[in-house]
Amino acid sequence: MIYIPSYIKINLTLRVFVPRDDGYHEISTLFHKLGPIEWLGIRRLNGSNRDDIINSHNIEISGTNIISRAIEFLRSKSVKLPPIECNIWKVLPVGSGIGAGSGNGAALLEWASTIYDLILDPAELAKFGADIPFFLSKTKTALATGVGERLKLLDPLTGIYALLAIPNIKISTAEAYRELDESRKRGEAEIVPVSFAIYEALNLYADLEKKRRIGFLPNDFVAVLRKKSDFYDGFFDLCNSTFNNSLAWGLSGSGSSVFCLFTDKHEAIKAQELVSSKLECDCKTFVLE
Ligand SMILES: C[C@](O)(CO)[C@H](O)COP(=O)(O)OP(=O)(O)OC[C@H]1O[C@@H](n2ccc(N)nc2=O)[C@H](O)[C@@H]1O
Ligand SMILES: Nc1ncnc2c1ncn2[C@@H]1O[C@H](COP(=O)(O)OP(=O)(O)OP(=O)(O)O)[C@@H](O)[C@H]1O
Repeated sequence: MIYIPSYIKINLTLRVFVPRDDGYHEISTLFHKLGPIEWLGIRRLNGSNRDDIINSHNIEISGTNIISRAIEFLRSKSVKLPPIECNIWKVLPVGSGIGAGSGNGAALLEWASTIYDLILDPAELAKFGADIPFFLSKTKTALATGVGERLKLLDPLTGIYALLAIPNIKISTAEAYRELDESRKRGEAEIVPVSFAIYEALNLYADLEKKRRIGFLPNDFVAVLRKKSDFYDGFFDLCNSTFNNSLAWGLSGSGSSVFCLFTDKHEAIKAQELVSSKLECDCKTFVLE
């Protein structure tokens, strides 16, 4: 069995625009890759008539595993993939705004495109998952528009350690987008212009590159999540008042994950300890680069 690394993403900034005719929203976001955390074990099986074996352990995945969808996608593109056994030990909770599932799918696609010398079309990949083109890109940091598939690759932000906290709070991506639209209809939240969102993201990227302290990073879903749980105010207050050596903090995707960025790994580990002891919430925490 060979093991392939699987990454996650955080949204350092995230602005959401009006819904399109197909119901999807265009976004502007500063993506940043972290990890790997999970690893895909892959083995090619002998015999062409065998079924694929996809085993996901530790955390239950409802519906079709994205790894199976990635395999089907490749076969639909006439890639001659033999039957495959794929094992994964899931560590990251499903649907936490960090694209862990997409990362698993992207890991399989990256392995196949390397072994079978494939050139995968980003537009096709985007239909498969909006953040898949970013996961397959060679960079760690990118500005994305469209639904996240149009990328401007940026020099990777290096020397930054992220404390990632994943509280046990469930909100589906669809529900978060719906609630954001409803709050906007009630006049509770504004939509920033696209040009502002891009300017804002690139300015914040420049600050992070220079390791300037920023504080709270913009994400349009914050107001939606704050209504769901006190955890968010608790976490952001801790970042603001206690983690004096942190650079910036915010919410990833449509939640539930939050992060705080540090230049010193040990500061991040100390902060991890404080989050676990001070916030009354069932929460998984990681320090990742
Ligand atoms: C919030 C982000 O994580 C930011 O990176 C992404 O926009 C989420 O994108 P995603 O994981 O590809 O979202 P999906 O799980 O495919 O979408 C679930 C549902 O969320 C809504 N959705 C999703 C993405 C998007 N740009 N606009 C939407 O309105 C749609 O109702 C969709 O049916
Ligand atoms: N291998 C997998 N790992 C995690 N989720 C998977 C996997 N395969 C399929 N899924 C499904 O994908 C969905 C969640 O995917 P993912 O964890 O990438 O969401 P997310 O972190 O909220 O991502 P985003 O920030 O893009 O919304 C769930 O509906 C889950 O059942």
